[in-house]
This record gives sequence, C-alpha cells and structure tokens, in this order.
Amino acid sequence: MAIEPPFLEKYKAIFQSSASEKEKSTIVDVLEELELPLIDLGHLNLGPFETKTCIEKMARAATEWGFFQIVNHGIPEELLTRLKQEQIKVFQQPFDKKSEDNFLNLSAQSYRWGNPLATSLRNLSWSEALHITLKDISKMDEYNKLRSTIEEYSEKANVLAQRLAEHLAESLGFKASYFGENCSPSSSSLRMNRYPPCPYSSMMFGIIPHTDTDFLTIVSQDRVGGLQLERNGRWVNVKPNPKALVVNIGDFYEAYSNGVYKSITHRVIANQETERYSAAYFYCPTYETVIESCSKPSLYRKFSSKEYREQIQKDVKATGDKLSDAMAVMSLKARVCFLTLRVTLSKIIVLLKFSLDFQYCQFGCCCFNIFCNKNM
Ligand SMILES: C=C1C[C@]23C[C@@]1(O)CC[C@H]2[C@@]12CC[C@H](O)[C@@](C)(C(=O)O1)[C@H]2[C@@H]3C(=O)O
Ligand SMILES: O=C(O)CCC(=O)C(=O)O
Ligand SMILES: [Fe+2]
Repeated sequence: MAIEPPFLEKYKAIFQSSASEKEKSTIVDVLEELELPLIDLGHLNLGPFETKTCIEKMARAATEWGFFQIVNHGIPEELLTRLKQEQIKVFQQPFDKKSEDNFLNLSAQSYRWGNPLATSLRNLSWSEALHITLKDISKMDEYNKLRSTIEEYSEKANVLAQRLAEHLAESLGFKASYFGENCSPSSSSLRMNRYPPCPYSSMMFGIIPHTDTDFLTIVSQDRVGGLQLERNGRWVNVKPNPKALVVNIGDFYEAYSNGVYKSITHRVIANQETERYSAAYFYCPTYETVIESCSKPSLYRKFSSKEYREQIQKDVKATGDKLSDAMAVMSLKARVCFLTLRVTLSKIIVLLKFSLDFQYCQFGCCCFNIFCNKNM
C-alpha cells in the first residue's frame, strides 16, 4: 500500500495550469549556506560571568537573526533518536490509514499534507505533518510507544523552552515568571514533518514561507538540510547540524518583546532524492493568555492568543497562506499599531494642532497604509 500522499493527483489542476514558463521558473537560486549562531547552554552552569555572556549571545541572536542553534541543551540524544524512529514508523503507514479522520484517535486534521487551500505551486507545500496539540496526547491510542515518547519529549522540550524564554526575558528586564504562568506542555504542540523526495523541488516548497504562531519553536532536524530563512532581505540556507537543536522566535515573542526579538519568515525546500524529517515543538501559551509587552510605548495593542490564532485561521482560509494576503500576519500588528497611533495622534492633534500627514509620517505611516489598504 502506498505511503505517499497523492500530491500529483490531488493537485493535478495546479500542476497543469502551472505549466506556464513563469510558474515553472525556479523558486530557488543557489543560495549562501550559513551556520546559525551556536549557543552552548553548558555555559549557563559555569558561573555568573559565563552565564551572563551566554544569555547576551542568545539575546543578540534572537534580535539579529530570530534564529539560533543550541548544544548541551539537556535533551538526551537517545530520546531524540527514539522520537525520530517513532516518527518514521508512523509516517510509513499507508496513506489511506494516515488520512482517516480518527487516525491515532486524534482530532481531525492532525494529519495534514499539501495545502487544501492551495491555489498555485507557490502556496502548495510538498510535505506531510502530524500536528499534535499536546493536550490531546493522552487520547492517542494504538501507537503506545509513539505516545509515550512524545510525552517524554514534550516534558523535556517544555522545560527547555521555558528556560530559553525566561533567559531571553531576563535580558530585556522583563518578568521571567510570565512563561511558567501561561505555558505548559498541554498548551503547546508538536508538529512532526516529513518531506518526501520532491521531483519538482526547484518549482515549489517543502513548506511554504511562514512565521511560527508561538513564543518560540525548538526544531530537531536530520542531516538532509533544506531549511531556509530570510536574512537582511535575502533567503539563506541553514547549514544542518544534527548535533544541535534549532530555536526560532515566534510571533508572540516578537509582540511580547515589543519587536526586539524577531519572528523571521522561513521555509523548507524538499530534497529531490532524499526524504527529510523534522520535529517542531511550538512553545505556546493557553488560549486565554494576554500578550502585552512590558516595554512602552508598545508597538502592539494587547491581544489574546485565541484572538491571534483566529485571525491566522481566517487568513489561511481566505488565502491558503499565512503571509500572502498583503502580509496577513502584519494585519493584526498593523491594526494594533494603528489603534495605538490613532489615540496618540488625536492627543497630539488636539494639543499641538500639527498636520495629520506630518504626524503619521513621524509615527509609522507604513502601518497606517497597510491598514488603509485593507479597508478596515
Ligand atoms: C498553509 C499553512 C499552514 C500553516 C500556515 C501556512 O500558511 C504555512 C505554514 C503553516 C504553519 C507552520 C507553523 C505552525 O504550525 C502553524 C500553526 C503556523 O502558524 O504556520 C502552521 C499553519 C497551520 O498549520 O495552520
Ligand atoms: O522542517 C523544518 O526544518 C522546519 C519546519 C517548520 O518550519 C515548521 O514546522 O513550522
Ligand atoms: Fe516554522
């Protein structure tokens, strides 16, 4: 029985209509390969000076790259190997079984592939994923070893993610206890990705460009490579380091840090010959958690995690893509920014009687423009 999702059959129309030269044009030129800043967490146990230096290095990477890699992180190599073995086993199941509604007794759409809302090769992902909301993990049946491995991994990943989030907050002078109060393994999720070999890898993505909807993500990847990120306006390849875990800042930490730490757009290119596996632990708060920066004036209005997720879901439904609709992610930020601006501006106008245009230019006309363009 075939294990591969039927990309070509399901998206036949897209593959056929994309036969135009423009669509066929290559999406990826040969890109520079960079090593992410490497943070040795072992330095956090060496004394106050080493700890301080290590946290500063992490904060700099989160500010300048939005990405870094960590070693001596406390997650045993053996556990990562076991997780990968279990991940391989589950993805080797026949496609018909994986796509059953109650596969693993998890909620529908835990198993995802392609992109049901794809309109072109550019927003169709050549990958399959098991996206597990960890509060549902106890429901998982049949695959006991997979479940117990995920439980063990998510406990450890949660401790690690909280530690990283707290150090990053400490560096900004923010309250570190915020993360322990609002995040737990059951509010977070684990996305296990598989990228089958892709004969069209020069024309489409393994996973389309996106930012992550969380505080931070911990990614375990194999040695195949293919992860790319946007850096100074250019796409760069991330050099795979199977000994390290990749960490990236998500949208919530960008808002919480008032834009200091960056949620960077990234994507994956599937390999032509070799399948690739990765597991992304999304460190998320509960739905009720309010995200509001301690630093003022805030670039964002305060919003709940639920509100933001609902906005993303709407955007994905409307466009098949988190980013394609004139920066869908930015729309919340733009709206947030606009509301803050409006209050500030009306006060300034009353007080100083300055011209509106001049004030908008001073305080962020680009956010105002995004807002206007969206007619909201
Ligand atoms: C089609 C999509 C699903 C996704 C948003 C996207 O436009 C591209 C990436 C996907 C991703 C990856 C990280 C997170 O798991 C996620 C929730 C997100 O914010 O972007 C998912 C989105 C999803 O699965 O709905
Ligand atoms: O596969 C990877 O390396 C990254 C996956 C990713 O970006 C995601 O699951 O959000
Ligand atoms: Fe991601």
